[in-house]
Amino acid sequence: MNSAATSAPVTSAPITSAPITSAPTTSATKTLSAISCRRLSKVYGASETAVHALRGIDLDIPLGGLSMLVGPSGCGKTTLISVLAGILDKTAGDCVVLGQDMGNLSAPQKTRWRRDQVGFVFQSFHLMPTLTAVENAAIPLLIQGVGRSKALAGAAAMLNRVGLGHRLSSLPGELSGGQQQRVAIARALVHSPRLVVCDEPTSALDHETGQQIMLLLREVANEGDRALVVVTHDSRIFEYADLIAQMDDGRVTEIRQGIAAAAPGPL
Ligand SMILES: Nc1ncnc2c1ncn2[C@@H]1O[C@H](COP(=O)(O)OP(=O)(O)OP(=O)(O)O)[C@@H](O)[C@H]1O
Repeated sequence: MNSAATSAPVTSAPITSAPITSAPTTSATKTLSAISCRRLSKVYGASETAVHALRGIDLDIPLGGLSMLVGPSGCGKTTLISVLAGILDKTAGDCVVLGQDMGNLSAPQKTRWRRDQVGFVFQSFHLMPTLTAVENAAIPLLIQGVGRSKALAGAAAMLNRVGLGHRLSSLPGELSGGQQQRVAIARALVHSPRLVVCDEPTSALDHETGQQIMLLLREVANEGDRALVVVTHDSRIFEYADLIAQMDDGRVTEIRQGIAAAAPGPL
């Protein structure tokens, strides 16, 4: 763990579900909670086969930063981001994400909320192999109903932003792992989501490429007005976090403020 990180006890203050507006980013914006969980639990299955994956999570994640969920295999990291991103339903407790009480959404509402509010980055990129880079990056806009030429233009601008403006027409199989992850990041950002969840974004990459991807995610986090939540085992990338939530056996056991929290402005 980062030696310069500071620890704080896990708090359990009551949460509110006031909507978060998209006001311009200021230092005050950074103090708003993007995510508040209280006594959040998730049980897979029932009776003797039940698996208690989350056992009363208390966690606040601020808007305008990069937060990491870390801990041993099976401690519940992927389950937690899946609940936060509206992929899985909680079993009990409270979970407010971007002002939305996740327990109050029907399945179709949750699908729409996820489509509009969340971007996803996965360990293994999850790109469509027969679509070009720009077509892959345009998918969230197309799903939202944006016209094809406008969606492709938005995707091209985002690929340019992540340093891949010269590979718009490449298929995923023609790109390196780091380039594929940049396409995935462009796809995660193209529809301007307020929450970006990244599940082991550097695990399939060599060290140098992983650092470059984290620099890119750090830049995105520095833009403010959205929350990035990164699940990782990789202690070499802890230095990019503003906040590190240590998990063990379905609980958040410690919150640390990371080094990046002290860094002023973009890297
Ligand atoms: N669909 C499922 N059905 C039953 N149990 C599950 C399911 N998904 C996860 N689990 C269990 O829930 C617990 C938490 O799993 P989870 O994948 O969230 O952990 P993790 O910390 O992300 O692990 P890893 O770092 O290995 O990916 C584990 O005991 C796992 O076996």
